[in-house]
Amino acid sequence: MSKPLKSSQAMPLSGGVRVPGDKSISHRALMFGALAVGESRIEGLLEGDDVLRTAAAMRALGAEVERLEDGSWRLWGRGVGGLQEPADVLDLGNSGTGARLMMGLVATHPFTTIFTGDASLRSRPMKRVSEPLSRMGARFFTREGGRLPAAVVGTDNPLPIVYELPVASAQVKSAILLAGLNTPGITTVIEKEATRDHTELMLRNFGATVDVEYLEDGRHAISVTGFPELTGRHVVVPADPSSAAFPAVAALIVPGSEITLRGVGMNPLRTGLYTTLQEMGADICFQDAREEGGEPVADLLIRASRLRGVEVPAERAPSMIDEYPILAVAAAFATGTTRMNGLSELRVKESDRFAAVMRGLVACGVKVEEEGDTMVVHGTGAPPPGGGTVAVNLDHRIAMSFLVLGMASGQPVTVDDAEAIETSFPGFETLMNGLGAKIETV
Ligand SMILES: O=C(O)C1=C[C@@H](OP(=O)(O)O)[C@@H](O)[C@H](O)C1
Ligand SMILES: C=C(OP(=O)(O)O)C(=O)O
Repeated sequence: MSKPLKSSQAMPLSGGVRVPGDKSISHRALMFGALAVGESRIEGLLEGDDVLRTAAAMRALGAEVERLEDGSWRLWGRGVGGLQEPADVLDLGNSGTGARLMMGLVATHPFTTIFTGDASLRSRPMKRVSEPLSRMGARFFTREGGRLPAAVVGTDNPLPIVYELPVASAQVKSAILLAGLNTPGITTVIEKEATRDHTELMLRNFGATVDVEYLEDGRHAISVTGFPELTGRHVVVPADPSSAAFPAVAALIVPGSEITLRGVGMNPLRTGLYTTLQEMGADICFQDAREEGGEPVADLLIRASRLRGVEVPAERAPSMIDEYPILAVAAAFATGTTRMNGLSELRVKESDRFAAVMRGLVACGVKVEEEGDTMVVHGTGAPPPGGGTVAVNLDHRIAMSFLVLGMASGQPVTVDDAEAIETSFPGFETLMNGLGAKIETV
């Protein structure tokens, strides 16, 4: 059953809200809690479908995982190397992060795990993880083109590797580092461009030795030492900056808006969107900057702003990779041209986001151009006509981005199936309508 939603012109947005917990950090907290000795507690876990599937998978791999009455989560881990063979297929739903990180986890456990997911996840490339994990000794049996479903036959004799990432991907980096936990010696990943470092930060917090060496040519080498004793921890999950991006851009484009987003994660490897919006002239104040659970957070005060087009450098892509769809929406309201460079990875997300954004913007009367891996959006400074119906193709960020566009465009915007929003932002419609949006079932 699909769930079409329509978004019409909003009232000026006002109020203060906290968006759900960070998806990247939530997955990792569950995985590391499952590998730690003793009890871990997680506060603020994202209870979206992607993360709930990781919780179920950790249970299937032998950890105790339960949600307590106060909304926090309790885990009782198995210790590094202590996972057990799951009795059934692990279905990771829509989640690339869940699938790829878990492939790393099981690659160095001597048993077989079978992975699958929804139609979106089954179409995504997995060779980027199976290739390095095979070098460590695991065997992979995948569908044509290295796609899921896949069986991973873990090795009982893992080899540490030194691996240079061919694509900037925190998921690939993390899969290798997690495989390295149950591997003798030192496993090293070399990155050309820094990607989100939640794995490194949280692994250290659980007791692992993770070293980062900055090489002379700008690359850096991240090493994990095998067989650490991880011990249970208390993890506090910040609000997800990638989810906060939707109400943030909505407040910028709906005239007269002023909202506060509380406790938003401000890890510098995640904040490229906010830097870009400020360059476009956005009025965003970062208030009460503090640390929560080992990650920087702040409250964001955001007021409606006149935006101007900018050039977004390719080097910034890793720090805002999931935010291009909503940035493209902001660009459609700006005066002048916005050029977003280095977007090749957008083509292998939950859907081909490059194509989906271009199609959606055209359907809403926005002038766009494709120049290789550069997306060009021409804003006129006036609200775009809107009126389009956008195909979501199981991609939550496409659904949310175009619902935000409809909040300030001439005519309402419809998305054909908003169900996917549950993967990362449960309660999106209610939260946005609470701020002043008019998002309704068609
Ligand atoms: O490590 C992570 O938690 C993530 C890494 C990114 O993917 P890639 O590693 O494929 O760039 C991002 O798009 C995804 O939403 C979450
Ligand atoms: C790309 C995303 O997630 P994943 O790769 O985990 O499916 C996302 O949330 O935008």
